[in-house]
Amino acid sequence: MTEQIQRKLSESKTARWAVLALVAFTMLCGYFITDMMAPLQDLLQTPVDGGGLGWTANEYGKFTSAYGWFNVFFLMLIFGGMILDKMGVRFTGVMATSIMLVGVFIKWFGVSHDFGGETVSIFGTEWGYPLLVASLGYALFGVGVEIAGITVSKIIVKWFKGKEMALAMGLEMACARIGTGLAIGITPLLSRAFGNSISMPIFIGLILLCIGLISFIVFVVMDKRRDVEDAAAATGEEEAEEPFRFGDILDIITLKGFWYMALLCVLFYSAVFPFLKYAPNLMINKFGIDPEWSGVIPALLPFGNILLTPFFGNLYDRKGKGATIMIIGSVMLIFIHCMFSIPMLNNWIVALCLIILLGIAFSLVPSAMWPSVPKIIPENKLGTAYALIFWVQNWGLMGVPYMIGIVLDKYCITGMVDGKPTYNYMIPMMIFTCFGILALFISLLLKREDRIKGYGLELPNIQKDADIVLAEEMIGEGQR
Ligand SMILES: N[C@@H](Cc1c[nH]cn1)C(=O)NCC(=O)O
Repeated sequence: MTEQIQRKLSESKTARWAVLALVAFTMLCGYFITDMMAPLQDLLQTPVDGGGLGWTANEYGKFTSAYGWFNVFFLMLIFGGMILDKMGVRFTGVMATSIMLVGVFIKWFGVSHDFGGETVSIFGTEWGYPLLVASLGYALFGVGVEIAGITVSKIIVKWFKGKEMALAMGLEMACARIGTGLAIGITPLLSRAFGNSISMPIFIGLILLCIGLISFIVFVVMDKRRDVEDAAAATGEEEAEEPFRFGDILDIITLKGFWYMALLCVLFYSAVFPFLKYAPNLMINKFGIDPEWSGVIPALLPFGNILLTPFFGNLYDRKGKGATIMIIGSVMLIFIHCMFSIPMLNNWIVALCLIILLGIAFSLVPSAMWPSVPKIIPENKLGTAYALIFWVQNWGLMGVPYMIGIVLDKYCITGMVDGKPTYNYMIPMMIFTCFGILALFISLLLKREDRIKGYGLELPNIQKDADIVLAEEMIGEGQR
């Protein structure tokens, strides 16, 4: 009887949904901080005597690209994935959240401290100290939030495999999107409430993240208890999970399916997250929206995701069609960015409709992409596989905002108002359209590869017994 009750933690629906709520809240806090500077771009570009930091679009782009510096160049994400597969989700999650905290603190210090206008030259370019310190903090934060992201994916696989896995991943993403939506929607209001402050919203993010850490620690306690229970209930007949070996990286990177997934990820996300970083400024410059309210329409995108990502995740769980879903999402992306690039479509209603459509596309692709990875990669290599995919993605998250900042300053300035430049966003939006076209191409290749190898991307995740036999036969065929 006691054993029966004890085994319930791994079987219990309540326990696994509670786990999801705890870790998803930590991610919400992480995503809030990731995107909170986007609606402050206008203020960051305001001259110092006007209460801003006097950055150019290029400098804002540099700061935004810092997110990927350490992940890309120091391979921190890949080390994070290895640590995850070696040390487990509890250690890695606490470590990642603590790194986020230190990073946000440094970023807050950078923008709130008076460095007396001093600059430093790095690789031939001048950096003001606030920009440099804030960027270093953001770079460290980027390491933490990315490692936390892969950790949470692995936690969901551990607690939801064979159950409502895509729905759970969709819900986790929905929570993360609440963080993004709040960041974009309310940061300008917070800033205004504290007298156009840049540092106060960051400080509030820091406090929020402390609560996120506590939430993760509660998960740690539950997860530990589950492992103790599972160990006590083990009959010894269960198949032990193979430990991760260094050579497993080679197994992962020699899979064509893995590369299609990683490329689709970098291309698709390069057209969304970096777009969001500039979306409030696009609203001001193209659609004539007041800076204080510039985050409202872009914030609808993540809020739309909140309902739609779990909906499409649930659909994928039950009906399959993962590869097709990713193709549809890519087609939508091309249409939306193409429409944004047309200068005469400058009514705010157009912006509203396009953002709603982008919300649908940005729900379709992630809801199918992330639960598809375990169909290609075995569970003991999942942490490393997610890390490698995120590493590839981080090249885009780092490079694209940087490139857009340069393009804006070089080719898109149309005039000056209150000491700040005004921009025509046509070229940046055409660049985002190109990412959509490339994403479509890769998603078609992925579907073809799935047909050849039988990964089962088009099959439902929740399988009836007959489906399981069929899927195993297909996977067997594919591996031969
Ligand atoms: N690697 C993350 C990137 C990210 C951006 N903001 C916070 N994290 C990722 O792609 N996560 C999956 C997602 O759909 O958000």
